[in-house]
Amino acid sequence: MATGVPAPTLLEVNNLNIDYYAANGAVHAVRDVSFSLKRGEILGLAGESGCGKSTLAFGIARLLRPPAVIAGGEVLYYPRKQPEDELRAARRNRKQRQFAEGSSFDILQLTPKQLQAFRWNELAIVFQSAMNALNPVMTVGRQITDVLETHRPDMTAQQRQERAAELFKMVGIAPDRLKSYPHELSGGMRQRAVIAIALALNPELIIMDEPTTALDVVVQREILELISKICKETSTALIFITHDLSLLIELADRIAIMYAGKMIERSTSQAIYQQSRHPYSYGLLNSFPTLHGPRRKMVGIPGSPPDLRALPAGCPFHARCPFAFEACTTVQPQLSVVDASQPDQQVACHLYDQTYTQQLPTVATLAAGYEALAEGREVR
Ligand SMILES: Nc1ncnc2c1ncn2[C@@H]1O[C@H](COP(=O)(O)OP(=O)(O)OP(=O)(O)O)[C@@H](O)[C@H]1O
Repeated sequence: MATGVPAPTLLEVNNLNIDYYAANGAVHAVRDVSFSLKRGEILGLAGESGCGKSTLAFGIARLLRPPAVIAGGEVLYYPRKQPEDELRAARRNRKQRQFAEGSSFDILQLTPKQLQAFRWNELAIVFQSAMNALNPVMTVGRQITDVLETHRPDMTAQQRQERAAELFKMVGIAPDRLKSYPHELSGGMRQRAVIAIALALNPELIIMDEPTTALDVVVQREILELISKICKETSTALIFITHDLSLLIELADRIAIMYAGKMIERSTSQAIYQQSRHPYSYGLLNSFPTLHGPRRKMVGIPGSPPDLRALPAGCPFHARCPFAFEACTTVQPQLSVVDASQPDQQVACHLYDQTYTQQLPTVATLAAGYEALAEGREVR
């Protein structure tokens, strides 16, 4: 148990490594990932398909199944202080939140029983295509009250009904729709209902893995605005996973970008928007049109991510990077602050290492490099 970390920290992932043991070799899906999350903070996790975002989320939630193996690291969780009445109820009901010691514990070390109490109470997850996860033969109201009945047996039936109605109002659905079956709701409403279920026990942390990809863009945006509003109002922290970096810029407080199992840049959304530093982040941002940003020439990232069973030496992005030089093929760059005026922005790229470079690249440099690449010209 670690102590002494300031109270605002909710989660601290340290040097997490996750492999899949496949017949033709171990897939290193998450490699030495570290980050922290504050209470009420929205962290966006972005990266192309297959870069390890879902594996990281599943690892944090202890939902990995074989052949996945946690090869190292820890996931420290700092529980909130509980009010005395909740503590008394928790003692009576062993499934209810019982993590009130005020010091951290490693989620990876929880027993199955402790995990049962941890999930839903502290951490709720909304998966890809979650709206199809609703039980088709049960009303949505019943699905909410069932969760409450299992985890809050102290509540009366009347209190459960009231809480379900309150949750539906929170996600913008009229409470009389609690009587509806999932097929009677639109896709957007089903997604809202799933979010209501995730919020039912007032968790401190919600992980959403591409929750809106099945919806059209207008509904997607409405749901994202709703999620962000609820998280801010209820001080719920959120880890939001998507491959669409431009979506995250509008939603998240901070963004972490993953490539080939590693975090290669992390920063505030604003800094990523104004000046994404890693050539991969820049390429990712420019692979999607934005609704509100400046007009940019869209240039895709060439090539595809490396095989996670046989990773190249040096920077994993070097084979696709318009700016790669010799050190990038041999020395693995580490996340570090590259501009003292922006201590929150950390980048793993040799372009910002003064051992190799005298002049830091700017957004214009990155844009010119990608354009030259697209036009088949020499980059440097
Ligand atoms: N059961 C498995 N066995 C072997 N390899 C796996 C397994 N599940 C995932 N992987 C591999 O682990 C890597 C990371 O996958 P993961 O699903 O975490 O990526 P992702 O960034 O979430 O992608 P997506 O956006 O497509 O969900 C990929 O290379 C994937 O092929």
